Amino acid sequence: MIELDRAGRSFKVKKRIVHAVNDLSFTVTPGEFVGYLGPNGAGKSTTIKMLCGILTPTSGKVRVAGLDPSRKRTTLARRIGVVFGQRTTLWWDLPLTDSFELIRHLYKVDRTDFRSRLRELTETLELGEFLRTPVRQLSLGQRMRGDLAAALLHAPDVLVLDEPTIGLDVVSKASIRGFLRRVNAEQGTTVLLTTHDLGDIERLCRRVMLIDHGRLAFDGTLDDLMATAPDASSIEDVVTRLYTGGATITTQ
Ligand SMILES: Nc1ncnc2c1ncn2[C@@H]1O[C@H](COP(=O)(O)OP(=O)(O)OP(=O)(O)O)[C@@H](O)[C@H]1O
Repeated sequence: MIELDRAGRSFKVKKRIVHAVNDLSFTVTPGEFVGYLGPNGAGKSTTIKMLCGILTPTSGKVRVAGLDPSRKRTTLARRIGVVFGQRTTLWWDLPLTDSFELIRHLYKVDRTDFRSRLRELTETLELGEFLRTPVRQLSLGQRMRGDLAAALLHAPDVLVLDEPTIGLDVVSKASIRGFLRRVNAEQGTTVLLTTHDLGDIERLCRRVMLIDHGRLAFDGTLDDLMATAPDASSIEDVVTRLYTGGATITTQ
């Protein structure tokens, strides 16, 4: 469903070349729920932007649902849903329901399918109370639920999430995690999740990939991840050691 083959993306910054993503190869198969970890500046957002076609790789190959994202961005838009936790894709001054209607038009979603999906998403994400509220008046947790609904209205095969639980309280986090688990289990949606919240990883991801300095530094199960530092007491401890070079890194 997602395939990177020696993908790279560099930027020229004041005559210096920054290799944000470097020689990165991995495959995510349909239905997987994969955590994508890495320290600040590791290259996670750059990877995600290449997956959505916002950025073109400067080397190697990227494929999502068999498509080259930067060349087939419009076709891919119907197969992929994306949530950037730090930004909203909704229209700031419009009520949530109007944003959803616009998305229906943009993605050419059949009206009957749209109605039934919106009903289901409204129920599971508990959006009913604020469907008519302008996005700018929503709390962060409400807005995030709105963004998740917007990303799923066209029933994408792949969902890419960039810090979807950032800034949320424990109850909102639990509700979003429960929702994501169900979307993956019940609809078979492939999920790639970037987060700095290791609770998200522990509770949701069967597989974890870790990127550091633009390169894949670890790819394995959560148990494999914990085994990189057997004497560590928590996932925070394990990941801290990996980020600071104090654990044995292995890749699948
Ligand atoms: N448009 C750009 N121009 C120049 N450099 C960039 C650009 N985008 C990203 N970079 C650089 O590429 C590297 C990777 O950035 P990226 O945003 O992908 O990291 P990240 O893993 O998402 O970090 P964070 O966890 O802090 O969000 C950083 O060194 C960053 O400064």
